[in-house]
Amino acid sequence: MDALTIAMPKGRIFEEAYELLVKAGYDLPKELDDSRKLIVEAPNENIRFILSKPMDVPAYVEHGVADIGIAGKDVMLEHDRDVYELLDLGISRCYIATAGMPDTQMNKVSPRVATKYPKVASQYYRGKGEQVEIIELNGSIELAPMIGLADRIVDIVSTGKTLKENGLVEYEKIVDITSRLIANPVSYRLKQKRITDLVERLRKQAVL
Ligand SMILES: Nc1ncnc2c1ncn2[C@@H]1O[C@H](COP(=O)(O)OP(=O)(O)OP(=O)(O)O)[C@@H](O)[C@H]1O
Ligand SMILES: O=P(O)(O)OC[C@H]1O[C@H](OP(=O)(O)OP(=O)(O)O)[C@H](O)[C@@H]1O
Repeated sequence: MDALTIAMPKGRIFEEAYELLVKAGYDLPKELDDSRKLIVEAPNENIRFILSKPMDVPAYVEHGVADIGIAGKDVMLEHDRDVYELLDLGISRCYIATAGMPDTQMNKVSPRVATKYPKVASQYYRGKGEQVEIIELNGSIELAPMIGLADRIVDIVSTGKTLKENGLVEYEKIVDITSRLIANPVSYRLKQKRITDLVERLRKQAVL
């Protein structure tokens, strides 16, 4: 039987995802956690893990090099991918919001919005009928309003600590985010039994 290949996000989501799989009864190798290896086998489960950048998980799954994967809803909203979303795992909970310096208005012509999520941001402002200029950045988004690069940011908020420590305030919440189990449509058909078994086992553990 072919191994089931899972694209597993490194970084923030990893720990909660790993814990969920272990709670669901999967016997996973310890080294998944603490090695620099990018492909790790779980021989007792006939599963292979591809350890990926969180943003890249849907690409691996769409192209079929991973059968399934775990991806943040933020990533799914930002990049249209031809994958099935099978389950809300309820982990890595956070939300996307607008924020900026306190008491600042958006009433100038084409205010600037800095973000790592240009699609989510432009859809949001289009929905409100506001014309904005999107500035795409890759990190430390909170810097932008502090140094006069942008009037607002659209970014992830979790504890709110980063906003607070930098003197920014949240303006509007856009969307709640959790991690999702996603599948390649062809894999889902060919390996349906294994995948639905995994979904059922994870569903019982999902923190909703
Ligand atoms: N406070 C948070 N900040 C950012 N992402 C969070 C937060 N809480 C949960 N997440 C989830 O974790 C994912 C990002 O994980 P992580 O920060 O490890 O990746 P990254 O942004 O690619 O990291 P890097 O800083 O290495 O570029 C997001 O897609 C989101 O779904
Ligand atoms: O509300 P908080 O708990 O403070 O979390 C939110 C912060 O965490 C993320 O940044 P990250 O640490 O991933 O760094 P980045 O700016 O390089 O993306 C996000 O972009 C916010 O800056």
